[in-house]
Amino acid sequence: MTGLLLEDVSIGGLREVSLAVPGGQVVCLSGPSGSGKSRLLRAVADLEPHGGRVSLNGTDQQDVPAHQWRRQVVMVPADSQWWFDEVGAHFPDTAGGQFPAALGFPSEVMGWSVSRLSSGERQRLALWRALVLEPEVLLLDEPTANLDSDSTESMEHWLSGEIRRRQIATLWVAHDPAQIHRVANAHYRIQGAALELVHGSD
Ligand SMILES: Nc1ncnc2c1ncn2[C@@H]1O[C@H](COP(=O)(O)OP(=O)(O)OP(=O)(O)O)[C@@H](O)[C@H]1O
Repeated sequence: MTGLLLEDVSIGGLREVSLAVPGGQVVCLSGPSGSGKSRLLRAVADLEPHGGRVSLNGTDQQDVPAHQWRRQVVMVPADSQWWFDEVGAHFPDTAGGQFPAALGFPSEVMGWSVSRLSSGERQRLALWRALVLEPEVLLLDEPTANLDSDSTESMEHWLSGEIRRRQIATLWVAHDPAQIHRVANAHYRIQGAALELVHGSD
């Protein structure tokens, strides 16, 4: 199939997790704190060893060098990492000119110092930084956790549109049932060691 496929993936307490994420669709993942949502995303990004098979458009993760896999399968962790002093140093030169208004920044943001960014500003910029890499797969770990309700809905709207337009297969960790209802094509909840399908296709 095209898109992201997990077959019998095991990591930490999670056992034999299988799910499919077609291009352009959002599969939400929820579950109690500590149940293994972030670790599962890290396994899909080839950041942690795991059992089972992960493939993208039929190509097995194990057959692709990790750095190459992570150019296509991009994870946005809950606490994004920033390496340089200036925001713009984390983006290709062309990114500033295409900066989406929906993110709510003035055009000078590329010249801002990273240290002045609020947690919500970091989160919004981390999402844009991931999108400019033109990924096939996005792994989003609570991408609106630091945003107020108005910003959350406008980010959701923008992000969902980008995911559809760019046909990105997206695994989105979320807690809020209302958000899951708004963005998800399918929703799985972690129950103990397994995933339970809450709604969407099997
Ligand atoms: N590298 C690791 N080795 C062993 N255990 C780990 C490792 N990383 C995380 N854990 C443990 O695995 C469990 C799942 O962690 P994970 O971060 O995936 O939870 P989560 O479902 O994302 O939780 P939250 O909703 O609180 O972010 C936790 O008990 C955590 O302490």
